[in-house]
Amino acid sequence: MPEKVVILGSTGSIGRSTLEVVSQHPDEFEVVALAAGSNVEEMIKQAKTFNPKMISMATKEAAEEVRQALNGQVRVLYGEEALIEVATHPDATMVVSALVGSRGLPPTLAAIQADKKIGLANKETLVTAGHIVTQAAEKAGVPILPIDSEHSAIFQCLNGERREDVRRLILTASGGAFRDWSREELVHATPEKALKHPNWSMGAKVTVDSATLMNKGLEVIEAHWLFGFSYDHIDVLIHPQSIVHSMVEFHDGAVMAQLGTPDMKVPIQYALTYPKRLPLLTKPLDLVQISRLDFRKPDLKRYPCLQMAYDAGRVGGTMTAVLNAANEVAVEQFLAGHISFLAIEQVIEQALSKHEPLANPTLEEIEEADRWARDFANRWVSMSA
Ligand SMILES: NC(=O)C1=CN([C@@H]2O[C@H](COP(=O)(O)OP(=O)(O)OC[C@H]3O[C@@H](n4cnc5c(N)ncnc54)[C@H](OP(=O)(O)O)[C@@H]3O)[C@@H](O)[C@H]2O)C=CC1
Ligand SMILES: CC(=O)[C@@H](O)[C@H](O)COP(=O)(O)O
Ligand SMILES: [Mn+2]
Repeated sequence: MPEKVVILGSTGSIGRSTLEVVSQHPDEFEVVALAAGSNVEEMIKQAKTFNPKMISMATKEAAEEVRQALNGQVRVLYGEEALIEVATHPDATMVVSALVGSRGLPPTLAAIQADKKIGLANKETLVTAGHIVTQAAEKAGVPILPIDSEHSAIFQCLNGERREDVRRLILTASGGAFRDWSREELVHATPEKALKHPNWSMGAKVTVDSATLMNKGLEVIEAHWLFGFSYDHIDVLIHPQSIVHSMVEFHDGAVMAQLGTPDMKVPIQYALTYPKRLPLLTKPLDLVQISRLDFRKPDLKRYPCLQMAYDAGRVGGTMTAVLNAANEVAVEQFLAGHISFLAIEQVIEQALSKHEPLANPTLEEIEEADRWARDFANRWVSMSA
């Protein structure tokens, strides 16, 4: 039986890579439904190639364009409710959660509650509402299979191991576009330069997060929820080559690592076919050509976003939703040219310092904290302009 897949965010970087994996194994997968924002042209192309039964776009106009191009033969919906409908399509067995931002939370949660397996790229879902999402998955008995490369690596390293034998998780970080820039040089960091990731080709938001190291901060929180280790047992190392995707250290001193060329098709396929491993057309790892692998500790003073993520994670409750939402606004404003690169960390720091966190929040309380943080961050930006 083929895996019947829904892709939330099919026109994005992860979405397109997922469809490449699907194309390599047409007998293994069937595309049931696709969801995206405003990229009408790409969605029409995908729909003609993969024949989904349902499509969702962000707006009525985008949906109408797609519907017309497909001669009205596919059900094309729009808006937030449509995302839920797509994510819970009765024919689907697996949902790839690859929207960007906390807008991924409601459809991912709905998919879990509708008993779908989840391939999770959208880390903001777990950062925003980790306890609710993991409890829902436990209750429904559905797995959350990590797509994020570091978490896929850790998931593979933990395979067959006993939790109590683990000393710590070690997430690797490339250091992003500004890895070798001083704080003084960062004053002149532009969106154009921030978008040049040294090793990965990804969407704009995660690429900027990589440059601030907020991506690693979000991933520390993601690892906490996925694998259940406390923040004292999750470390980060800068590894400029992005070949070791992450590691697990055990109490006997053994360290397991997962290595590979930086290609998201590998963790995507692993999540889609787990526990099977199918062949995949990707560049083989040539360690002789790479010849060296470097590691160093991140300087938390140079990368305050990573420190803020650890601190917010330790506080817990609504604090991580605020961290995430303030970061989303700050990155958007930076990309729009409204604030400087270094103002990103200031916006987040201010939002965190003003927020009064609630412990063990409900979904509504989390949504309220998310709204409050967006509002706060947008006001901060307009006042600083
Ligand atoms: N790219 C990567 O290699 C990795 C990404 N991730 C995570 O995966 C997630 C996706 O990242 P990435 O693929 O890079 O992001 P992209 O920006 O490339 O893609 C985002 C997707 O979300 C869709 N989208 C945006 N706004 C809306 C909206 N309002 N309604 C519906 N859909 C919307 C976009 O649609 P459209 O383009 O049509 O507007 C697009 O399909 C993020 O959480 C990221 O952190 C994790 C590890 C690696
Ligand atoms: C490919 C992937 O998983 C990204 O999240 C990646 O980790 C970004 O790279 P860095 O955050 O290490 O720069
Ligand atoms: Mn990652």
